[in-house]
Amino acid sequence: MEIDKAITQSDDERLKTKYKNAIFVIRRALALYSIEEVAFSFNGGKDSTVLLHLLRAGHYLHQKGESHTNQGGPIDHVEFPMRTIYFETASTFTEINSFTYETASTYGLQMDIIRLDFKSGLEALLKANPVKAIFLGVRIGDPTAVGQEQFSPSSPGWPPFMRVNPILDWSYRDVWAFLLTSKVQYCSLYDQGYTSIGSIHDTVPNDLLCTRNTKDGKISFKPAYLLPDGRLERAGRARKSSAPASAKSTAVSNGDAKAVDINHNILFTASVIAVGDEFLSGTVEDKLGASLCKKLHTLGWAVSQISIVRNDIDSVAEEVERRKGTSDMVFIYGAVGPLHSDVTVAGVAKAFGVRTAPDEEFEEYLRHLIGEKCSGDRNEMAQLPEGITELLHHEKLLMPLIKCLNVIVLSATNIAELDVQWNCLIELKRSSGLLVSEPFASKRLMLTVSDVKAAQPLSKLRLEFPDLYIGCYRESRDGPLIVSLQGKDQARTEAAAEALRKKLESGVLH
Ligand SMILES: Cc1cc2nc3c(=O)[nH]c(=O)nc-3n(C[C@H](O)[C@H](O)[C@H](O)COP(=O)(O)O)c2cc1C
Ligand SMILES: Nc1ncnc2c1ncn2[C@@H]1O[C@H](COP(=O)(O)OP(=O)(O)OP(=O)(O)O)[C@@H](O)[C@H]1O
Ligand SMILES: [Mg+2]
Repeated sequence: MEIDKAITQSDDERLKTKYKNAIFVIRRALALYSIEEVAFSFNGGKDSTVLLHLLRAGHYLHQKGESHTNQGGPIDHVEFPMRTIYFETASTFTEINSFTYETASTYGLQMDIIRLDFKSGLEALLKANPVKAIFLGVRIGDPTAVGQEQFSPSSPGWPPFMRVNPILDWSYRDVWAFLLTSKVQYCSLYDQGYTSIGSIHDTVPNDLLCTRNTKDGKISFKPAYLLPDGRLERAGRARKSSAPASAKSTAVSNGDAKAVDINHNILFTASVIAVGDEFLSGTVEDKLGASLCKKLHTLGWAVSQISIVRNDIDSVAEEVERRKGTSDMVFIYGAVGPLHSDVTVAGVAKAFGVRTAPDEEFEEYLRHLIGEKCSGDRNEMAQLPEGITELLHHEKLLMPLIKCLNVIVLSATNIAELDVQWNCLIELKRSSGLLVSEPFASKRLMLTVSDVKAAQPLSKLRLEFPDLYIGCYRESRDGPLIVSLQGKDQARTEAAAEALRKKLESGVLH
C-alpha cells in the first residue's frame, strides 16, 4: 500500500508517530462499526485529503489484518468502499469542486453529493442509511474543534452519530509533511497561497505568503506548505469582502486583529510566566524572566506581561489561561520535572482543558537519558497535555522542548541553559513559532529637568507619535530622567527625539 510504505519508510519520526496514532484511531473505528455504518466527510480541502489517504491506508491495513487471522493469507489490494459525503454549495471554489470530483474518480469513491446545509443534510443521510460514525478532517486549531476528542458524539440538537477525528492532534506542519511525503495530489489553490479554504466569499490567499518580485514589482503567493507559522493558516479567512489581500492588517487564528507592516511583519506579543514558591519568598532571584524579555525584545517581539506564580496547578492554569488568549506566545519556566512541586506541565494541560497522557516519543527520550527506570505509567515526566503537544527537537538539546499550541515550556534553570534553549528555538523558528519580527528601533534620551517640567512636553509627544512607545524612568531621584523611544521605524524614533528637543529648553536634552 503506497501511503503506508511512503510514511513508514520516511525518516520523519514525528510524522510516523502521528500517522501511527491516526491509523490506530481509524482501525479502532473500523473494528467498532461495519463499513456500511461509517462515512467519510470529504470536501477536497487539505485536511480531508490527508484523511482520505489515511482512511485508504487504515482500511487496507484493517482488511489485511482480518484476512491474516480469518483467511490465513495477506491480500495485496482492496477497494475503498466507504460511503463518502460531500456538501456542495454554490459558493465552493471551482478548483475545490473539480479536485473533489477528480479525486473521487481516481480512487473510486462512492460519493453522496448533498446540496443541503450540514444539519439537514446529515438528517437526510442518516434517515436513508445506517450511518453511525463519520470521519472528519477536523484539527485541534480549527474553531469547530473546541471540546472535541478523537471520538466525539455529535452535538446536542444534531442528528445522532459519532464524529471520528483521526487527525485531531495534527499540526499544520504535520498535514504538509504527510501530503509532501506521500506525494499525493492536493487542490491547486494550496500552491497559490491559500492555506485554509472556506467559501469563495470568505477566503483569500494568505498575506503571509505574499512576495513581490524585485525586478517587475509583481505580487505573487508562495505555496501553502511554506507558511512559516501554522497558527496563521486561517489568516486568509473572513476578509475577502472587507479588505484586499495587500491590506495592512490581517486576522490570526485566535480572531484578534494583528498589526502587520508593509513587509508583512506581524507585531508579535509574548508573556513570560515563572513558576516557583522560591521566587515569591525571595529565596531565589528570578533572572530568567529579565533575560527572556531582553531576548524577545531583540527579536522584535513586545513582552506584554511577566508574572510569577506559585507551585500549584490551579495558579499555573489560571495564569496560562489568561495569557494564552492575549499573547501570541507564552513562555513558562520553573517547576518542570518529576517532583511533587513540578506542576507546570499539568497546569498548562488544565489551562487548555485537556488531560495529560503518556507521550511515547518523549518517553523514548527520557529512557535514553535516565535509563529503563522510566516506564510509561510510573514516569510523571512523560505525561504531556494530550492532543495539543508538539515536541521541538534540536540536536543541541538532550530533551526536546514541549510546545502546547502557543505555550512553550522551558526546562532551563539558569541563564546558560536558557541561552542554549533559546538559540535552538530561534533556529527552529518554523516549528517553534518564534518568528523574527522587524527589530525595534530604540532611542534613549537623558533629560536634566524635573518630572513636573518634563510632563507636558512628553504628553504632547505621545499624542504626536501614537505609534511609538514612550517610556520614562529614573535610576536615582537626583539623577536625570531617562526617556526611551521605541518603535518599528527608525525614522519615526529620530523624528520623535527631534520633536522633543524642540519642546524643551536648550541644554536640557542629552
Ligand atoms: C459531517 C459533519 C458533521 C458535523 N457535526 C457537527 C456537530 O455535531 N456539531 C456541530 O456544532 N457542528 C457540526 N458540523 C459543522 C462543523 O462543525 C462546521 O460548522 C463546518 O465544518 C463548517 O466549518 P467551516 O466554517 O470551517 O467551513 C458538522 C459538519 C460536518 C461536515
Ligand atoms: N463541504 C463539506 N463537505 C464535506 N465535508 C466537509 C465540508 N466542509 C467541511 N467538511 C469536513 O470538515 C473537516 C474540516 O474542515 P476544514 O475546512 O477545517 O478542513 P479542510 O477543508 O479539509 O482543509 P482547510 O483547512 O485547508 O480548508 C473537513 O476535513 C471535512 O471532513
Ligand atoms: Mg476547508
